[in-house]
Amino acid sequence: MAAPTKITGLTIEDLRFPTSLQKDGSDAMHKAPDYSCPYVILSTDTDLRGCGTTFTLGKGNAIVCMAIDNFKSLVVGQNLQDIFNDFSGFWRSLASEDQIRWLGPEKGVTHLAIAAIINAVWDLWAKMEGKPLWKLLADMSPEMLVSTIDFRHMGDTLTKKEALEILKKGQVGKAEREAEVVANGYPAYTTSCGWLGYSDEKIKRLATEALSQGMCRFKMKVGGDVKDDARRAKMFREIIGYDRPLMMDANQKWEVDEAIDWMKQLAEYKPLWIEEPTNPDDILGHAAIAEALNPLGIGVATGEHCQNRIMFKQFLKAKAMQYCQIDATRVGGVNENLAIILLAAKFGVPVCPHAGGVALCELVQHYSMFDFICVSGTMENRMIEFADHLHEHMSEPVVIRNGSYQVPKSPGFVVGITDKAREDYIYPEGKEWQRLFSEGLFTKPE
Ligand SMILES: C[C@H](O)[C@@H](O)CC(=O)C(=O)O
Ligand SMILES: [Mg+2]
Repeated sequence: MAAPTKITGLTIEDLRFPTSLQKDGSDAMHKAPDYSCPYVILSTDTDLRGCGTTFTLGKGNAIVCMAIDNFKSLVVGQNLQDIFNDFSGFWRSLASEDQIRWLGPEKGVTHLAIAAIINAVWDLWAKMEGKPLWKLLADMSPEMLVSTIDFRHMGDTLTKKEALEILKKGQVGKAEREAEVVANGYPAYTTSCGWLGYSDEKIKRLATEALSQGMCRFKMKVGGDVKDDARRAKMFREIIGYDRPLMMDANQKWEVDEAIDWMKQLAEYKPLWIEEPTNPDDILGHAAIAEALNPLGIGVATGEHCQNRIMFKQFLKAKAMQYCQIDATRVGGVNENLAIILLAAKFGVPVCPHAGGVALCELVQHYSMFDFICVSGTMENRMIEFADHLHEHMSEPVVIRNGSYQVPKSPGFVVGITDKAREDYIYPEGKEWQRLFSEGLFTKPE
């Protein structure tokens, strides 16, 4: 097939999955989430298409779909080679569009929208090169990689020159590390046994099953009731023992002092980290929690609601984050996540991507593999979240073997949601939604 030269169209589908029915994905703040994503398809002057998603919950999806539509005129008609030659410029043309930026800047709905579009462009690029994204990135020169990053407002902490130095250092031993990750995969941890809305029986069954399949790192949700958290943590420890890592996630539930007090009460269960203990914008609050809990061996993890590279910069500088949880679609897609991976490397903080959501596992694996091959050069203290939901709807679902993500081999980034899932779960007209409405399980929108 001839290589495409330009983007000729952008379509958006509002896909939602009824995960709230089984309380999949439930936590202290999101008690009944319906995992959802706008699904963006970029068409080109050939048959090649680029797909992109962003992660939202239920009703919020419609708003992000509208925001994506607002960017259409900046994307359709663009020459692909021009984008690749100046990707940071293209990224900035979306992130800094002078009317839309007033809604952010670089945060929230507009940034989620940009992520879907930008990731679809990377999907196209990777497909054009016939490589999965991790490999496309790993094969790029340091100069090319930094050319995709918008360094605006980062100069006090990470300059282009420093980023280049980190990446040049990462070239040493690259081939060996690539061979290693291809052979052995990248460590995963599972969240999907520990959702807050699950019964004890379900937690025990899922954790036991996960263990028997070789999974050896676990995360549980906390923040409902401290005694109940202690009881569930004990249950987890009885199943997984004390040698395997157990992480805890409060999803922003607490005040700063409350977080410290609550986690002191859970410290005997040896959590490796407490994730999102308080409001995700409270950098100094996270720093205070980290200062109080680090002596107990508990780190602070955050990032899935961290709005942009500037916030990550401050979290890292303030020692407010011991684990950097990049999210594939919260910030402005690949370009901004590259900046964050480099920032984390500068501060020596491990990147452990967030993936509890739809299609996030499929996306974030590429970042960790690239990070290992070209940036941090190590898997020590690092792991990728795995949530075992909705993979049956992905055309190239992640492969987990012996508790590790296996490298994706298909060209592209967002490998795609199946046509059947798109027909069934497009909201509200999809076949599954019609069935759920007719059975009275969900209310049909007006
Ligand atoms: C609402 C989501 O399921 C959220 O709980 C995911 C999350 O915090 C995680 O995976 O971490
Ligand atoms: Mg979380």
